[in-house]
Order: sequence, then C-alpha cells, then structure tokens
Amino acid sequence: MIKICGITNLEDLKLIASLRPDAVGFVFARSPRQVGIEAVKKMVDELPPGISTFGVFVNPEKDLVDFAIREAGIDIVQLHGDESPEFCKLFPQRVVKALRVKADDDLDRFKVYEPYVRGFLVDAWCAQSYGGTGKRVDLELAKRLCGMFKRPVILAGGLDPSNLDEVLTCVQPFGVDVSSGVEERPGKKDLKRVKDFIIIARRFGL
Ligand SMILES: O=C(O)c1ccccc1NCC(=O)[C@H](O)[C@H](O)COP(=O)(O)O
Repeated sequence: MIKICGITNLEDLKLIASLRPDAVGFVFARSPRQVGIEAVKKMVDELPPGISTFGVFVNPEKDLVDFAIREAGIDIVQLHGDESPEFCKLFPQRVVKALRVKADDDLDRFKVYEPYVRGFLVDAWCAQSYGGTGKRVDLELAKRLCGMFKRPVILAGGLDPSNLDEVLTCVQPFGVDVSSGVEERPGKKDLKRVKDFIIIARRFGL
C-alpha cells in the first residue's frame, strides 16, 4: 500500500493519480501543505476509482472531520496530533492514528488505540512540527511497531527514493507514506521522485 501525502493542487493530483498509488493524502492541519475543504473536493472529484483519500488532521474538532468526510469525500481520517482513543472511536472504521515516536518511547501506551482504529501510521517525533518533517524513524523502533499490532501499520517519516530500498529490506510494513521526500518544495511534488518511489515500493510487493 502506497500513500502519497501533502497534495495541494489539481495538477499534481492528476499526474500522481496516473502513477496509481493506493492512496493520496490532503493536509487540513496548519502546514505549508494545508488545503481547504473546497479545494480538496475539486481534487477528489477528479480522482479515478481505486485510489483512496486520507484527510490529515491535528487535534481537530469533530465537526471539521465530519464536514471533510461529507463535503470533500474523505475516506480515511488520519489523526496526526494528540487525539485520545475516545476521539478515534467517534469515526468507526475510518481512523488511521499517527504514532509520532522517538527512541525512548514506551510503545505499549499505543495499544489502547487498537480497538478504535482501522490502522496506524508510524512517523518520527519532532518538537517543531506534527508531520511532513522529513525526519526518519529509527529502524529498530519501526520494526517493533510493525510487529506489535493486529491492525495494519503504514511506515512514514523521512522516506524517499534514495532510502526506501534500505528501509524496506529491514522493515516490512503494510504500507509506506511519503510527503517531503518526493517534493520540489513544500506543497509542490516532484513527479520523477514520486514515480521512483512507487517503482521501488512495488518491487517490495507494496
Ligand atoms: O505534511 C504535513 O505538512 C503535515 C503537517 C501536520 C501534520 C501532518 C502532516 N503530514 C502527515 C503525513 O502523513 C506525512 O506524509 C508524514 O508526516 C511523513 O512526512 P515526510 O517525513 O515529509 O515524508
């Protein structure tokens, strides 16, 4: 499963869709990649069938998430902040909970989310920003997290075409997610890098 995250414009969306990732992500949280509901709706309307849509939120109000599902056609709610298990429970079968991890984390604390989520996305902890940071997750930590849940785990955090082969040789996640590693600049994707990323991930059966 391959997810290309942080898409901000129709031109990138159409070109990326032609490369057939499994999912695309739109960031509703404050970010250089932030997009509004109307703009996302226009992009989702242009997507061919078979590519699912993730909406990325950080500590959102429930109403905003409901609105994005209803008006913009968001399939999966990616909660990338400090949302509680109870908040995840409000969107049955839709939540992918981002776990932003650092080396000395107590990983067992994430277990409580499992009954309420569809899956997890593992990303690197960063004090300055919630996501899209290009920071890598320690590979031993990623391995432990990928083996720890019954739910699918998507690996993110600093992946790019130059390191994906090495990472996937070491860790076998359900899926991979990338944002800054396939960009020309924040919010503008580099199609060659997206293509290379997808080719490498598919070689590992993702
Ligand atoms: O991408 C952002 O700007 C962002 C901002 C705030 C919260 C989450 C955000 N992105 C979430 C993603 O799913 C990214 O793809 C993930 O963090 C990996 O990013 P990168 O390390 O740049 O590949």
